[in-house]
Amino acid sequence: MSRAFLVVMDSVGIGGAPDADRFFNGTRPDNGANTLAHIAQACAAGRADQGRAGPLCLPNLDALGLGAAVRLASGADVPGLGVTPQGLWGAATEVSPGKDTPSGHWELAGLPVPWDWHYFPDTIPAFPADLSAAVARAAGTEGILGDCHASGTEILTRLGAEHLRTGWPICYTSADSVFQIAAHEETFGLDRLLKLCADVAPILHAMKVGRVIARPFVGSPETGFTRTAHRHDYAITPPAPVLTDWVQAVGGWVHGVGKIGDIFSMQGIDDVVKGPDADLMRQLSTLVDGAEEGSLTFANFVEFDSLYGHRRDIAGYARALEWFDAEIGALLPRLRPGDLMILTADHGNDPSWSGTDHTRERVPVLGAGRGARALGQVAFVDVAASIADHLGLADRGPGRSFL
Ligand SMILES: O=P(O)(O)O[C@H]1O[C@H](CO)[C@@H](O)[C@H]1O
Ligand SMILES: [Mn+2]
Ligand SMILES: [Mn+2]
Repeated sequence: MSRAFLVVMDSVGIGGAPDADRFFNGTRPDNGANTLAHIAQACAAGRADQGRAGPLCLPNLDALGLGAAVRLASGADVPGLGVTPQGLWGAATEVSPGKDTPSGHWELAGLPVPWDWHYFPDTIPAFPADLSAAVARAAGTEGILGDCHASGTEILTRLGAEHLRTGWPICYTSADSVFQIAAHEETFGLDRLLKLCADVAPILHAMKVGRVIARPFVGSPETGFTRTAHRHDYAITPPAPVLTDWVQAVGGWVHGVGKIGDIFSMQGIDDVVKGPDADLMRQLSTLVDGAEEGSLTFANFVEFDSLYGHRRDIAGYARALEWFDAEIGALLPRLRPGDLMILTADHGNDPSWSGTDHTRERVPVLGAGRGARALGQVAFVDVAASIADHLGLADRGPGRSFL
């Protein structure tokens, strides 16, 4: 028997996407964006020394082949990385027409997104009047605030006080296909915010907007406003069976760690643990020790993206990578014979780039437990096919196993 662990390092791109010129941050196309290489270069140049110092130090990921994967994907220089790989290593290219989290995860799970997502224009207002009216009606308010593209932390600074005064929900979007609603946990109420998002989600999903995201926050104009951990995503359900379903179909257990439940609307997932990345790492560790034979553990570590990539915080991103590398280094020796762990990513979010949105990039594919070999350039769907192959499943989707 065998077990599989699919670990997504959210937004840890490695550059080189062949269609990057069709994706944008503001008016700047994404070609040239390279999350990992630009972080490594900033570290080597002494431009990322807050809370850490020196060249980027990722010995465990690099031993699997991370530095080699960056060079393969983009030809970029990655100072501090690039030892001879001892794992499976390659670079994966996405074909879905979005550089967002659901697109990346669905495609890694064997399902390229078969439609064009709806994106809201970067105008004010950003939303059609009838949609804004429907949201206000569902909220029981006279109107909505925001109605624009925004960074979720910046918009709280700008509109938090007005939200407290009016009680109107703050609605905003980004370069992703998302409708985000921020509201104060205590004055507006967390349950009321979650119900509002659940109530309007069918309207947005019918428009092919990928997700409605509840963004609760606390604080005051005096103390400032802070988002809480009670974020909840209401995503469109995948339109066809994916890796999680294939595993369940033969009686295998599927453990979700982090946002995986939200991303797949719990499709094919038996249980999920959410929380900060440090808690998720403890859960992943528990599952490495105890997950059942034949099971899939599917994990997403989001803080690279949410705390550092979108905030364009290079040193913070480097710290998060170094923490993650050390933690994974402690897990890898505990894998059992018959285990496969794949570490990969869903898109880029280059903290040195313009804007605050994701960047279209290739992603690393690193494998532990099945020897050392160069995989070359692969497709996102090959990740699902390979895990299915490893677990001995008949369903493998459109990808090809690289095992
Ligand atoms: O700026 P915040 O609210 O973190 O928003 C980010 O989070 C959204 C969902 O991951 C992305 O679309 C991006 O806009
Ligand atoms: Mn993501
Ligand atoms: Mn993101």
